Amino acid sequence: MRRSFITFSCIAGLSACVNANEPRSPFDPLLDSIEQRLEIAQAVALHKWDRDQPVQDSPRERQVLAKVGQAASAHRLSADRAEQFFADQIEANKLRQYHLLNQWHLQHQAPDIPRQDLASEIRPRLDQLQDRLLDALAEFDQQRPQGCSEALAEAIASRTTDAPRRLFLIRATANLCQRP
Ligand SMILES: C=C(O[C@@H]1C=C(C(=O)O)C=C[C@H]1O)C(=O)O
Repeated sequence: MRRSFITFSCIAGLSACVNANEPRSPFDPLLDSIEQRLEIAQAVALHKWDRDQPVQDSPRERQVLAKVGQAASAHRLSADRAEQFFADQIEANKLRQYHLLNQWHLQHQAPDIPRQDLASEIRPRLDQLQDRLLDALAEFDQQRPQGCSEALAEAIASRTTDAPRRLFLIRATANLCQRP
């Protein structure tokens, strides 16, 4: 089929452009959800840039992990598995925030785009993604591919050539192929 006839569906920002005619890897549903959470790091970083706040908020991290641990069994996951996975999502989110802040410092400015409030708008959106991520993780654990680490590396490499975006995905999936 000629390339011009291939159907692409693209979402702005970090999210993948998906070629509808190509088979998707078993990692893609989970990687899609991971990238939706990573997408929100930009709004978080803008809020912190405007207020000169640190990226790290340890009490909030403990709150996120406690909620995940409580929700785990409803998603057929152990609390340890769910919490480890979310600890990795938090580290990946901070990595993207640090990366964005570094770029804005280099440019002496942050993008002039509408801001959202961290407590009343952004964190509720992060919380809403929790169930989707835990479902996607449970689904993945039911059909973990052979040669998980190698297959994961290939899935990330074929998803994007953007080096920072690869790094965020690598950090977010650092323990994915460990036995649950
Ligand atoms: C996303 C935030 O930044 C960091 C990342 C967190 C997360 O990924 O859940 C939680 C707290 C912060 O350390 C935030 O402050 O809400």
